[in-house]
Amino acid sequence: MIVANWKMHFDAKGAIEAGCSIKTELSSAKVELAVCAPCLYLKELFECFKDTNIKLGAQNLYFEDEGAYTGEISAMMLKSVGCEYVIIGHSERRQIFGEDDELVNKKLKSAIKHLLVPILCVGESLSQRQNNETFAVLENQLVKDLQGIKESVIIAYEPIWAIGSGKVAQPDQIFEVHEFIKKFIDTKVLYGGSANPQNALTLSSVANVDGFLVGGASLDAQKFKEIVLSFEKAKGVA
Ligand SMILES: O=C[C@H](O)COP(=O)(O)O
Repeated sequence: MIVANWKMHFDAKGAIEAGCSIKTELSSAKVELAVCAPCLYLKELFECFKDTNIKLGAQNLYFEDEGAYTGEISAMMLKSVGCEYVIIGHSERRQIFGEDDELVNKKLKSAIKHLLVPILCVGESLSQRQNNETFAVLENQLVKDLQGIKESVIIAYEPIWAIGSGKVAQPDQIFEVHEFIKKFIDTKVLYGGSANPQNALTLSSVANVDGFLVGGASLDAQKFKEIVLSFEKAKGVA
């Protein structure tokens, strides 16, 4: 599975153009694809992706269904515009917006209640890796974030130091972390962090990489397509 995370990019015209380009380039892809777009553009993108294999996702939600929560968007709302996936606990939300594991857990439960498939992001900072704390950090996140949750949640391993930095994690680093996560929960584990057309084949060749969560390179349909094609080639689904 390959997921685009557009983050806070594109105006309305740009988003629809990017969605249309992805549809043109990738409507015959064999792997599962999802585009997690800014909420404003979801409804129009749903129309664009309808009758294709490209699914729609959001980048965040609030855990209550509705109420006096100015500026927030709920799982119920996302579902009503055709979302099937939602990213939860991205490190940018944890670091910039102060989301803690308790909030992430509530968000995951709300997504599941409304039949959205959550993509839970976990990962360590550079200093945590340098202090050999990677596995302790991941275990702490997984235990707290997934408390009381048995339903299927997709996990994205996103080392914070690799996000948007051009510093991609090494295959052996990814392999051992994905192995650790899969011992904790039997589910798909995606890798995220500077995945691009140049490194996609190498990263895809890591046996327990089940896909990617792609930020920057997903803004360009050609680059996104190259990542998808490399993944299909490495996994023998081309
Ligand atoms: O959600 C995506 C990740 O944060 C990776 O972003 P990036 O591909 O721009 O490094």
